[in-house]
Amino acid sequence: MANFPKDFLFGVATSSYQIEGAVNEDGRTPSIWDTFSKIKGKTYNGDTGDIACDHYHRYKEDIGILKEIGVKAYRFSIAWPRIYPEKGKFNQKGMDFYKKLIDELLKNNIKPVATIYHWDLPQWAGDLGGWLNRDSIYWYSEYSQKLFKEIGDVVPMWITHNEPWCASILSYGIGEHAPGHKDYREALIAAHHILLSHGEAVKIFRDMNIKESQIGITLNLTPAYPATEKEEDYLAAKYADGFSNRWFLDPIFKGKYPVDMIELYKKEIGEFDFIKNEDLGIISQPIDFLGINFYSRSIVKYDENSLIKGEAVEGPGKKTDMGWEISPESLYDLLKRIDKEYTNMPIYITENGAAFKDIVNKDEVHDQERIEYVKEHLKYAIKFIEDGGNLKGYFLWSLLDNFEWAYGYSKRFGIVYVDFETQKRILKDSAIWYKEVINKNLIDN
Ligand SMILES: OC[C@@H]1[C@@H](O)[C@H](O)[C@@H](O)c2nc(CNc3ccccc3)cn21
Repeated sequence: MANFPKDFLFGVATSSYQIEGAVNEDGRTPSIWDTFSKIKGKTYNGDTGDIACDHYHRYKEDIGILKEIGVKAYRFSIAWPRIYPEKGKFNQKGMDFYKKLIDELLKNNIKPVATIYHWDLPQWAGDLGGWLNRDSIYWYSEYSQKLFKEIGDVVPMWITHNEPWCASILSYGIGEHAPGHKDYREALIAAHHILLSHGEAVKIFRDMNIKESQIGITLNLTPAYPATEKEEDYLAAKYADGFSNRWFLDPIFKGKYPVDMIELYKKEIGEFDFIKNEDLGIISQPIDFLGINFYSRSIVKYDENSLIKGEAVEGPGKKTDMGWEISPESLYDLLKRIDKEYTNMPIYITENGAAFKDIVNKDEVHDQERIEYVKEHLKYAIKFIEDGGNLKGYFLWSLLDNFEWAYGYSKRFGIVYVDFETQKRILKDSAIWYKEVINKNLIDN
């Protein structure tokens, strides 16, 4: 048996484009994901977020499920295209949806945790170059300042960005996510502007002196391990760590980009002329907490021909339906590393969870694999806390089965099953198990 601290914050997480639907309602205009998902071949089966979980209309029912499970907090994201459907034009109806959502959460004694940006950039911004345009910093500042003014007094935890790595590298470099570009210089320019917009939003938040509220950022961090004891594989692991982790951790916590990665990238992308003198000082504005999204680790072997001198090799552990190795001990390694090398400010695991092939049988879903995945990761979370680690909460990804980006509806991460034909919700065994963990504040072995 392993106990959590009495004030440990148990939650679940979702994001706007993945659950809301209602893409043309109350003044919302398209995001880059509305556009991208309609391009043939970009998403599994041509799936889009047009309807998703119809959460825009069913939010009261879904908050009722949160209450039933007993979560203490709910991490959701705000759809920028509902708030500013056109450049510079605020949409009160879009804001009113989130005010109603937050009111319903507070009525049920659930702490709202708002992610300002979870990848659904308004298409009007995309048309102006998106995150490649340094003006994106000003568009984002206007957006975040309006949110702080409208709901700053009822949202105790703000997350500026969800996974800058995905919003830049995966989206402008690898091309798997919207807008689907494959240009590594673009990816680093986008990453820089996203980080800069984070710093500017933190400055605005501080200047507004919003009481009883904290601000942070969520990074997806993937510990990298060498495939063998060969020196070249250790080098490959170092570069993989720079690619996934240090490129974002260092500017935020050390006020500089990692030199080894700058040297490595310079050959490919040329000069870093998009970085202005004052930028790193803005990016490294002090924050109140770090959000970490952890799912798995990477194992790498040296590869002379790859940009980052390495390629991933399959790990020995069991895999989830995403093909990601289940490696809960790597979460512990990661947390210890962050604590030792970066910060001992409060950390929240803002996403952790797994996709498995769920089968409905007489309105039940026996997802024991998901229970085991979450249980093992929570055990290592407790181990870190028992070491003195400043881990303050855990948000399970996700509340509902939802639109899994390029995988569409083919991958189910929810602890609540969604029948997308009928929109019926069915609590999986994992939801019942999580309810018990929260209620008892401990993990049974
Ligand atoms: O893939 C599951 C979730 C996804 O639904 C969330 O919107 C997103 O925040 C999220 N991030 C990761 C981890 N990072 C990642 C790495 C490669 C591709 C996609 C996501 C997993 N997830």
